[in-house]
Formats: sequence, C-alpha cells, structure tokens
Amino acid sequence: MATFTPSEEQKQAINYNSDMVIIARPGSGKTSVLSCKVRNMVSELRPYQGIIAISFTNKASDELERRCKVDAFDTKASFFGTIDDFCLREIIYPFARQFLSLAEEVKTAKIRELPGSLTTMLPVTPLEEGSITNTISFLPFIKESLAQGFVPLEAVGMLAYYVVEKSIACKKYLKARYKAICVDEYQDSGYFQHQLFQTLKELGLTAIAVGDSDQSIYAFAKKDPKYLLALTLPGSGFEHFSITTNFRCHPSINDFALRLLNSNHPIPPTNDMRVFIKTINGDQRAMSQWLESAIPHLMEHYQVPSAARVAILCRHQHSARLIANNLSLSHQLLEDNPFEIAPTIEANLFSDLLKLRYDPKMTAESLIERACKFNLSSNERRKLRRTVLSCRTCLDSDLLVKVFTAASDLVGQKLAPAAVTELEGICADASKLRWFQRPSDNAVQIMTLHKAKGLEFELVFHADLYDHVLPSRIYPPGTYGQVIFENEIQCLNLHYVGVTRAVKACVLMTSNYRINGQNNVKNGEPSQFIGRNGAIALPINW
Ligand SMILES: Nc1ncnc2c1ncn2[C@@H]1O[C@H](COP(=O)(O)OP(=O)(O)OP(=O)(O)O)[C@@H](O)[C@H]1O
Repeated sequence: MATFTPSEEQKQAINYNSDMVIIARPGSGKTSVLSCKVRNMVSELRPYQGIIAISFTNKASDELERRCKVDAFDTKASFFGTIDDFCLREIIYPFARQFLSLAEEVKTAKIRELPGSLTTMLPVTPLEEGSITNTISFLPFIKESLAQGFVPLEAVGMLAYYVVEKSIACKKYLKARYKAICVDEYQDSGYFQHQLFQTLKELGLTAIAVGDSDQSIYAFAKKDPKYLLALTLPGSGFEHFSITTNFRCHPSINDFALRLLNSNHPIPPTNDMRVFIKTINGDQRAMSQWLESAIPHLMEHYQVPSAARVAILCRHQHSARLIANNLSLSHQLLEDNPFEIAPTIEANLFSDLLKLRYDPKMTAESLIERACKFNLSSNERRKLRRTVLSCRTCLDSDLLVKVFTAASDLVGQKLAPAAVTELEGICADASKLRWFQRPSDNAVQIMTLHKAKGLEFELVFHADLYDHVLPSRIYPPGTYGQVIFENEIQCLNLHYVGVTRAVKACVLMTSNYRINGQNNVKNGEPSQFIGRNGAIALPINW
C-alpha cells in the first residue's frame, strides 16, 4: 500500500465514510481505492467484526484480499468472496435450517443437474425472472430441493433474501458481525443481489457499490447495469462519486476507448498512437502465423519484459482455441474448467486446493479464512492447516484423496460422493491439472474477452473483430435484409473492456476469412466497431 498515492478523486472516495456509489472508469484504481477503504474501516472494528467484500470472481476477490492484507494487515473477521459464496456460507447454511427442513448433507447443484422429480415442480416463469413478489411460486421447488439435499445454484440469491427476511437471528448475526458491505463490479449485479445489498444497508451496514455501466457484459445472465444506475439517482440514499483518471492505459489507448463510447470525446493529435489494426489474409490460423513474429517484435519495441504480460483476447472460446492450436510461441490458453462452469461451494474448494498445490504464494491460512473457520482452537487450526498443505506436498497418486479430505474438513462435513466425479477426472489427467497452474513467465495468455475482465496486460491483441461476431446479429421473423445487432451495447462494452486491458499497446485484429463455431470457413467482414465514431487505429502493413 505504501506505493499507492491516491489522486484527488480517489482521496474523496476513500475518505467518505457513509453509503456511497463509486462509478469507476477502467484502470482508475478501484481495486486500490477499495482496499484502502476496507483497511480504514477494519481498523475501527473489534476482532470479531469485519467487512463484507464482494467481488465478481474468485480471482478478483483474491486480488482484493491480497491488497488488503499487504504488510500482514489483520482484516479481522472480514469476508472476501463472491456473492454466491456469501449467501451460502453466511446466510443459507447457518440459518435456513431454522424454518426449512434440509437434508443432513446439502450440496449446491445447477438446475440441469437436479432429478426430474424436482425440476417438474418449477413454475412456468423462469427462475431468472424471480422477484420478491413471485418468490412464493418457487418455494415448493426450493423446499423440496433442500429436503433432498440440494441448493439450486440459480436460486441462491432468492433463497438468501428469503432467509434474511424471515430470520431475526440471521439479521442479528449479520448486524453484529459486519459493519460494511462493499460490492465491486456492481454493473453485473442481478435482481436479488441488489435487494440483499439494500437490506444490509437498512440493517445499518455501510453500503458501498463500485462499478461502471460501460463495462457491463453479463446481460445474457440477467445481470443489469440498471441496478448500479439506480444507486446514482437523487434520493437513492447513496452519495455519488466518480473516479475517472485511467492510470493503466497509454493516453492514446484511453482516448481511443472513450471515443468508441462517445462521439464527442476529443482525440488530441499524437505521433505516438498505440492502437493499431491488422487485417490478415486468411483465417484465425493465418493470424497465429502473423503473431509468431509480431509478438516478439512488439515486445521488444515496447520493452515488455515477459510474454505473460501479453494477451490475445477473443470473443469466443473456439477462436481462442484455434489461435492457440496454431501458435508455436509458448502460450497458455485459459479455458473454463468444470469448477468454474458450476461454481458450487465444493467446486470452489477443489479449485482453491488445486491452485494451492501449484502456487507457493497461496497460504493454507487464506483458505481456512475463506471457509470462515474463525472459532477453531489452535490445535484444530494447526491440524486443518496440515491437511490443507498436504495437497501441495503429496504425490500425484494421492492428490484425489488429499483434496477431498481437505475440502471436507474445510466445509466441516463429509462431501457427497457425487461432488467428486469431476475431481477424479481432473486429478487423473495432467493436461487438466494445468488449468490450476500459475501462468509461466514466458507464456502468452490467450483467453476470451469475458475472462479478461479486471485484468491488465502490457500488450493486447484483440481478435474476433468481425461482423456477425462482435457485434453479433439476430434475424427476427419478418426482418429479411435488415441488419439487426444482438445487444449492440453489450457487444460494444465487451470491445471497450478488451481495448482498456492494454497498458502499452493494443492491436485490433480481423481477417478476410473466419472459422466459425461449427468449424465452417466464412467470409470475414470487418466488425462495425472498427472506426466507430471516428476512433481510428493505425494500420499495420507488415
Ligand atoms: N493514484 C494512482 N497513481 C498511480 N497509479 C495508480 C493509481 N491508482 C491506480 N493506479 C494503477 O492503475 C492500474 C489500474 O488500477 P486497478 O487495477 O485498481 O484499476 P481498476 O479500476 O480496478 O481497473 P478495471 O476496472 O479496468 O479492472 C494499476 O496498475 C494501479 O496500480
């Protein structure tokens, strides 16, 4: 923290001590601001109290936690994790039993994994359209799922809100234990997350929301920036702050990105333009060939010290895989592992324990804290630490048993055997274990734009800039011949997120052919976003 000297805007946001909403542009230091705020607030608390710090992904949460704990700072009984983690660990598991009958062993499951006898109980209205007023119609399904030992993942928010509303003990606990709630990436909040946030504020917790509606990219999952915007309206009860200076990107990248969103954003003349465009003759495979020489060349030119600071970002996973398969430079392709696709409590624990095996910087203590094991005797704590650390030191042949045992001990109950099916497959396959290893210093990072959210790289190659891909199109009946984009603003936000990941230079990439998700070769027409609002990238002709 010693190296962080806040700007005036950042200082104002750090020093304000009540309910607030911070609109933070890309690279404007929201993680730095949030960690400062958390540390300031925690200093005033008793040892058994803490702050709820919610991030969108475990990766973002780890980063916030790491920054808060710099110099062995004691964050007391604070909670760092995702909203689903919080709902399950702090609300549903401890309090739902008070008035709902739960099976002895309960595990989270996606609706598609539930037995048909349960899913037939779902009402016609999809769960994503659940609200306070129609919760009652979902209750028979939720109650029966719990009785049979399942918490339906899609209903976690609804159930948590229902439990908080019904349980006085839960309200008292949350009020006594936590003094504030900070939610990062609020633009990607859903309905019940927003309701819960407001309820915690009404309970007396200081409520802090941070986000940027221009980085909203999860509308397909029913997340909506309208909840963030509602907090900025007069009368919302939230003081509104903005932090606008982009400390990450070269000024020419920042101006280019802002011009994409706003046709009036001025672009000052520069002889050091850092947004480029390369049109490849061929498809994604030819793109890989060009990248073979372009990456080392631009790394040298911009003095990028390691290939891990270089990213190739794609709209779709199949494109990322295609580029990776044809790139002989050392690279790491970030793929969705099954634990990320269905982030149950068990899945998160397995994932963390496997990461701990390969990452010497991760501590057993951080996993114990994440599991909210605060009331252990020093003997119990030592024993648990040993069990967790055995996942790092054991032989490959013992990995499955060690991870399963450590996860069960962290949860405090033996996990259901069904939870280990994925784990078995992963522990037995060296190529799958690579998902959990830290990126090597000399591997170019290849991932989707969604995965790049919240990350930064010195050099970014932003691929998939094709018509039909970014933006994608829809063809409603009776609109033959018309060009209709599918959620153009979300597509634009995704492009904006991609460009603003770059610190030193960003290369936009398109090609005259493209291979689609069905492996068919199509004509590659350039994306409508290229040149949008007069944001002109410098062509690369070599
Ligand atoms: N006051 C400051 N002075 C100099 N550098 C800063 C300052 N604040 C933040 N930074 C740097 O700017 C970069 C972006 O900060 P951070 O990662 O916190 O941004 P962010 O707002 O979380 O970004 P995004 O929303 O795009 O993910 C980091 O490298 C950080 O160290």
